[in-house]
Amino acid sequence: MGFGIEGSARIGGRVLFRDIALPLAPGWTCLLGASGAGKSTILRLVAGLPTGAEFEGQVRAPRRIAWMAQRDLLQERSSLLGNVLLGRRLSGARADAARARELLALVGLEGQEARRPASLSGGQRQRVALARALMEEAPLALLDEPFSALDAGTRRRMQDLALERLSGAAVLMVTHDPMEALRMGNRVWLLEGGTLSPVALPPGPVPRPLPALAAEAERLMARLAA
Ligand SMILES: Nc1ncnc2c1ncn2[C@@H]1O[C@H](COP(=O)(O)OP(=O)(O)OP(=O)(O)O)[C@@H](O)[C@H]1O
Repeated sequence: MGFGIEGSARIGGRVLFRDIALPLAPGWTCLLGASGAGKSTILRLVAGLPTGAEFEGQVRAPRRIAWMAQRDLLQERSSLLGNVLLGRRLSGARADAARARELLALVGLEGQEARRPASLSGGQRQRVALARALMEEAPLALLDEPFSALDAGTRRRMQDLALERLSGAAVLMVTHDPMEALRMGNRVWLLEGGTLSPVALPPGPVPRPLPALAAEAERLMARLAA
């Protein structure tokens, strides 16, 4: 049985979503929706984290989850290396410092393991958070806007790194960017007016070439702006 979430949620007395069914099979599932639609709430429900919502339904998730929130949640008192190793340490797993260093290098922070998060830019912090999520090697990864603070070139490199390193896992990524969802998603869903609908995708493997995506991205952009 795959992972996923099914059900309905109310927040502050209003319906946030009703009778959604979001399966999370291996590969990338991307969740699009306007600001406030309920995307982060869905992610937190799958992660088993508190939300302000009353949820009726069921969640199927493994015990070990890689989690990357909208806020980077870095420990200010730890080094970058310590931050990347944190999840493994908390779960009692062996701290594989060599792999953490490799991941920090892959996100462009080679040789900077001893720095503290406070001395980093927003984009650098986001890349440390990404390295930490990739370190988990969990069967399910939940990523909330994981590339939002990155410039276009870095964003592309980090997308491709995440595609490579999370291959085999089930990934749920929340994004505001239709192009990103269409490029990376094996499945793409749109949360709109409390319902979840699948987005038709061009054929072919991910990452998809951008020219094939422009028309669908335009259509989605119009729906998100409505
Ligand atoms: N703890 C809470 N208590 C009350 N209302 C909340 C709480 N958390 C979120 N909300 C409300 O629920 C709605 C959905 O929030 P959520 O963060 O899931 O949206 P989102 O689609 O992720 O938005 P964004 O794209 O802006 O991050 C919003 O209207 C928000 O104000």
